[in-house]
Amino acid sequence: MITVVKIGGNVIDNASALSGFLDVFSKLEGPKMLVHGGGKLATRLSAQMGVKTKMVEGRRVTDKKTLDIVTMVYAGLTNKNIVAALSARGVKAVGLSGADANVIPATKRAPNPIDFGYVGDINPAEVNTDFIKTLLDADIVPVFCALTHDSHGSLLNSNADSVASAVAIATSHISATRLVFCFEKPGVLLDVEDDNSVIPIINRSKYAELRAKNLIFEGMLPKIDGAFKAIDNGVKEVIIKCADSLLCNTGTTIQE
Ligand SMILES: Nc1ncnc2c1ncn2[C@@H]1O[C@H](COP(=O)(O)OP(=O)(O)O)[C@@H](O)[C@H]1O
Ligand SMILES: CC(=O)N[C@@H](CCC(=O)OP(=O)(O)O)C(=O)O
Repeated sequence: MITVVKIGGNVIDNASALSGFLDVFSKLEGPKMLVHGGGKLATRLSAQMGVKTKMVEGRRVTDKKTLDIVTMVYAGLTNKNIVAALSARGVKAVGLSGADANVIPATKRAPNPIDFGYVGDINPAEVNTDFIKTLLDADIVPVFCALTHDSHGSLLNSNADSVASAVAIATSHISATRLVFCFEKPGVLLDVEDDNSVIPIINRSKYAELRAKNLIFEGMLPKIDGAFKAIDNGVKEVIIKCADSLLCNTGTTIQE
């Protein structure tokens, strides 16, 4: 079973939480991949550089300046620090953007109804699964940042949850795959302020009910959208859980 793990910006931004997560991730058995975000740091650096951040339903509106900033933050600082930390833990990790080996091509979003700028949507059928298989067969752990490319020379910014979902769908065609979204909370919560309110299972009708009541919003939206897409397209298991309990049987399971 291949495991695709996604780790988000709130954990990456907390040195001890990230270190604890990487300790556990390095112990995870079997072929595995890591997809990381880093949105929080990108927002902070943008502010320091005088560039305004605009998020719509958990996705960053990405103009040219913002694209340059996220490229530096995601493909540079964040990706390389994670790869170095995994190497220190004895994991043979290789850091990749979607442009490397043409591993994740994407299509720039149409400017209507919202112009997201340099934001790319991924077709999982276009993911370079052969290349990923070559790495996994060599016991190498690919570490993906959330940058894709348009095949015409421009990088694109994709939501890291969408990257994780697309990669998991792609590898599910070569081997059974499970997808684990790790973040700072213990799962999808009925009350976002109450860590004891984890919803154990979410199916489509439950999701519709929770959205209608505004109990799921912002960054949780691309996560759950990516989770359903994965489940609908061949991924065996999708779980949303806390980064510090990667190996435990906890969190929210997404079901058809
Ligand atoms: N029902 C919910 N349960 C848990 N978190 C939720 C929920 N609805 C919205 N959220 C928000 O989604 C955030 C996670 O999304 P995001 O910040 O994008 O995470 P990451 O960067 O880890 O992908 C949480 O910090 C929380 O503020
Ligand atoms: C298009 C888009 O929204 N891209 C995301 C990519 C990073 C990300 O998803 O980071 P987290 O997982 O930490 O939220 C962004 O720039 O915020």
